[in-house]
Amino acid sequence: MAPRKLAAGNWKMNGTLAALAEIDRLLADHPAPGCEVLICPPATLIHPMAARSQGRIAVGGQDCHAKTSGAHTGDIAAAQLRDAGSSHVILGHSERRTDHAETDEQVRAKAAAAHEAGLVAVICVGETEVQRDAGQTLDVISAQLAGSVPDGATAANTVIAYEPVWAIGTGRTPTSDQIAEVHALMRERLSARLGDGADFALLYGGSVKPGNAAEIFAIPHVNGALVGGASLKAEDFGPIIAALSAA
Ligand SMILES: O=C[C@H](O)COP(=O)(O)O
Repeated sequence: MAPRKLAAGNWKMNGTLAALAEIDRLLADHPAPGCEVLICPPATLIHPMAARSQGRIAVGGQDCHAKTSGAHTGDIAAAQLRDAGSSHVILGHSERRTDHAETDEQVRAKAAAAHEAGLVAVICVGETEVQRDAGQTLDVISAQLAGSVPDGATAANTVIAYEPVWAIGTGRTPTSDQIAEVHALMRERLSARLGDGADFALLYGGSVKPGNAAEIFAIPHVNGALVGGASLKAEDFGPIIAALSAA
């Protein structure tokens, strides 16, 4: 099985009901994309987006709790995301690792909870600029993968997104060689640890735009993208979907 191709959008803390018009535009402009398309909106939009897209675009959460229920004000359980219409959940995004001090161990527990609820976990890893400048990138990625990916991960229930922290929302991207180096390492580590590691979809994320998408999708072991800002508008996300479809 070859890794599936996935164009994933992370709307972060952006969008109200009016933004669902972008879903209508995407569906109209790309009625039969040659890749999977996923959008992870704020939790308030999961159910209406799932209803609006009628299964033609997958919908996901941006975080879940490791527990199934209980006294955790403000949190969402994986089964609740699923109940609202999610098929995926982003976990361990660097903004959550920073804003909420999430550790690899917590991300691993959340991913196991997501799997238990039948969700695909999109697990994020990535080095800071200080770590890259210190030559620690491969060690950081290796440690995050080892710590954040649960033993029950398979190519069917897990996607890995490499997102250099310094490339997120900055307009800066690594060179193709830098992305290739990290993606080759991730493929090797997943294959060494998990039976179907060669089949995992590996996404790149960090300032992916219509203008650089084709070049990024040509890099070995890049099976798609996790897109932030450029996923908010159909006129930007559409060309990225088209570039991945053609890759
Ligand atoms: O999850 C998405 C990433 O943080 C990338 O965001 P960006 O495309 O706005 O740089």
